[in-house]
Amino acid sequence: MARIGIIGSAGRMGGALREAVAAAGHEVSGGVDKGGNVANLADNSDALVDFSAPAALKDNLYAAVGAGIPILIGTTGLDESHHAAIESASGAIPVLQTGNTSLGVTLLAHLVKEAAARLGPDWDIEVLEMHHRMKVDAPSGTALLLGEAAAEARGIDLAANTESGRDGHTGARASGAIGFAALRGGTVAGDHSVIFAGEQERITLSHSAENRLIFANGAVRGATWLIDREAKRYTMRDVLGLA
Ligand SMILES: NC(=O)C1=CN([C@@H]2O[C@H](COP(=O)(O)OP(=O)(O)OC[C@H]3O[C@@H](n4cnc5c(N)ncnc54)[C@H](OP(=O)(O)O)[C@@H]3O)[C@@H](O)[C@H]2O)C=CC1
Ligand SMILES: O=C(O)C1=N[C@H](C(=O)O)C[C@H](O)C1
Repeated sequence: MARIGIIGSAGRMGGALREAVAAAGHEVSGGVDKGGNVANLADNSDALVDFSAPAALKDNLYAAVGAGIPILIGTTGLDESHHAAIESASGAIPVLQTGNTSLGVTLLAHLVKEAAARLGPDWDIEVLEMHHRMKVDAPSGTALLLGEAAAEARGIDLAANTESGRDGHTGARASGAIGFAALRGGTVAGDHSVIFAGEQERITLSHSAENRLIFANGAVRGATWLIDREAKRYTMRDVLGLA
């Protein structure tokens, strides 16, 4: 039985995570939200799971390193400075960061990588996502993860080849670009499609999340898998043996 500390515990994912931790036979050691004492939570946990906000990330990593325990980061909307902090912390503790903890999306990313590698560069890649009206970041962490899988397969840098937020007179699509489009509305837990558009044909690989428990179950699996691993940066692909 592992003691899991939840960062963002009063949030939508925090609630799902409590349910998933109990269902898996583990224990919630406690939870924090804005202004909470994360160092104290870390001292009483075997692993931390963070579904909160980017602004909390550095303190969360610091607390995990201080307590010498692993941390799974599911929070999205991270920038380069957050990724640098994750790299640095992963020299001291196991850190798993991912835009999507579900089994289905982890497999989808694997399939996207395979498709992007096999289809020539004349197949345009577009990532389409839809989420609930409360989501604050775009493109979603999952959309970026899927775009990254395609970029990796093509040997290109994602940031340098991204087209997103098209509006007005945009000009033609840049050759080799990976496009992103984000829809927001209602209570959608998370829909993602990667469209490969070729000459006179299209392939679409999709995933639909029907509720947040799929993310929470994956997070519990990932966090418990991290306990006693060597200090390193991991992904859900490592957890599922797809790396
Ligand atoms: N990787 C994945 O599989 C998934 C990732 N996510 C991501 O997880 C994050 C949370 O999503 P969701 O639960 O829907 O969001 P919510 O807004 O419902 O919950 C966020 C929680 O984090 C808390 N919080 C905000 N700032 C801090 C802080 N500085 N320190 C500690 N806690 C803080 C909030 O508390 P307060 O109200 O006090 O501000 C709130 O309880 C998002 O980034 C989302 O994109 C979501 C689903 C799956
Ligand atoms: O904010 C959400 O809700 C979700 N966020 C993650 C993302 O940004 O991809 C994962 C999931 O799609 C739900």
